[in-house]
Amino acid sequence: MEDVIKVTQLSKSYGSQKAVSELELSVKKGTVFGLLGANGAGKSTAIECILGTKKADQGQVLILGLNPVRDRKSLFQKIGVQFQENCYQTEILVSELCEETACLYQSPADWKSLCSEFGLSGKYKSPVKNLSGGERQKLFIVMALIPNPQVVFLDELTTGLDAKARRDVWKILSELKRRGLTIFLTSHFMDEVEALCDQICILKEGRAVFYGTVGQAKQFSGCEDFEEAYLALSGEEDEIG
Ligand SMILES: Nc1ncnc2c1ncn2[C@@H]1O[C@H](COP(=O)(O)OP(=O)(O)OP(=O)(O)O)[C@@H](O)[C@H]1O
Repeated sequence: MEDVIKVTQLSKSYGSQKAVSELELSVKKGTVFGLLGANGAGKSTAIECILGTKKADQGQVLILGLNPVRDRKSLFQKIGVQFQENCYQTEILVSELCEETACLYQSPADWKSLCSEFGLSGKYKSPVKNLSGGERQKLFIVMALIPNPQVVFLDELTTGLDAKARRDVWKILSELKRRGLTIFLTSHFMDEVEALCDQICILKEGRAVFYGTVGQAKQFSGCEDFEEAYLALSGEEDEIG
């Protein structure tokens, strides 16, 4: 199976603070990869360096065989990105934002079907700023899928969504994965990670402390429950205790 994402020896510091250290990972086509870790562990920095929106100090990244910095233009057409915050004009309507986004891509997905899948069809004429936190989060996932991407990056996938909306998002992503979409996500919800991820990497202070499957994480930690395994491996348990 081909590597859709390949990261080698990726490092990034902010002054003397090492945010990501010598990160190595690879993601196969049609799989879901979860980058996990406590607040401040380095997940967003890693994603931004992988996407080339932040300059890494060292390391190599290939997405679909392309270099995200050098091949930015061609890669832009093939990937989708959901950030924790998006920039948009203050008064823009949901329909306008979706249309403007779709215009940027050569073969965009039908944004109206995406909105309807995500339960947003009644909101086309609402200003984005009037959406609830959860609705806005769903809209950002829709925007990441509008490019009709081969690979999608979802940072804090379902933060702010209610229980039903989270399940709905999982179902949609599982279906997209079945159709061959490769998904790279970060999440603080271990039930979500267990339901979706084929491979995970747990970061602690910028370093990978575990890399493998959810099953292997349980085995390695000696915990039957994945959240317990995650807490033990990520070191979050130490901080609480
Ligand atoms: N622009 C910046 N300048 C200085 N330090 C930064 C900057 N961005 C992040 N950091 C620091 O780098 C470390 C990693 O931050 P990062 O945002 O990558 O973590 P994260 O795992 O995504 O956290 P969260 O789960 O809270 O979103 C943290 O210690 C953070 O304070």
